[in-house]
Amino acid sequence: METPLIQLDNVHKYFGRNPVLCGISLTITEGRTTAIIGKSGEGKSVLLKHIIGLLEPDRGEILYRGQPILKMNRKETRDFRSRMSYMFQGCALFDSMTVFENIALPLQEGTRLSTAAISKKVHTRLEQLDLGNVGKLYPSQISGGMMKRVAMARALVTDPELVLFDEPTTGLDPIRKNAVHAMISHYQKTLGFTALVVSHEIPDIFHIAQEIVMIDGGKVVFSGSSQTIEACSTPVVSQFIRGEVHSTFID
Ligand SMILES: Nc1ncnc2c1ncn2[C@@H]1O[C@H](COP(=O)(O)OP(=O)(O)OP(=O)(O)O)[C@@H](O)[C@H]1O
Repeated sequence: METPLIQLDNVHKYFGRNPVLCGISLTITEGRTTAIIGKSGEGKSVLLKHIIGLLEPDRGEILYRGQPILKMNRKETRDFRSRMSYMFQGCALFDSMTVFENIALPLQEGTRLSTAAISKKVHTRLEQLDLGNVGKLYPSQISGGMMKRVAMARALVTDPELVLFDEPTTGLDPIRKNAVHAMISHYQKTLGFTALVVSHEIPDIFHIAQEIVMIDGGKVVFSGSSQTIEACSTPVVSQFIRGEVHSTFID
């Protein structure tokens, strides 16, 4: 059965007089990969920040398993936050820490596990992500592709229920980009987490996400499967996914 993990219900957000989210309603289904697409500056990262709890809506609600997150008590909020993790655009690894220490950090900060238990979990993730022999190195000593894998290992080390990826392939060459997509798809299936990916990689992202949500003008203009978006005839959607430039720009 398809269970809604996260729901946004009529979410509005203004920055000063600038409306960014204008009544966003969407559902993130448990165990699936959902991609959020849309032009630059349309509010995709702002939307992620609402789910993480870094921003609060001016109007509307965000629900986790049917429960409004802003009405949770402190313990419920802590539990909810501990079930999710994120992989940021630039990896956000700490240069002064080794790969091992970077991956261990969420367990040291967010759990009461013993040093031995943390070490075991970190080693498991290092092996799973083919990073077995780089644990002692620093981020500056490894390649960009490896850094992405380290960021992924860190995002997955807490066994999260929901993983948010904000443009995980930015700045990667086509081979590394495919590798990161394959990695997300593989671990989403084998570890069973729910993935939410903000991406500009069209059409590649359609191959790993089962659900696509497109935002334009602060609203959801498409929500459906990756097969249906490619057949969508709504001009704003079809032009965007084909990268068509409006004739006034060509002139
Ligand atoms: N803290 C903030 N204060 C004021 N305005 C903000 C803030 N955060 C985001 N914005 C504005 O909200 C709009 C949406 O920004 P956001 O970063 O969500 O876009 P995006 O769709 O993720 O873009 P991109 O694809 O380029 O990453 C932009 O106009 C941005 O300037």
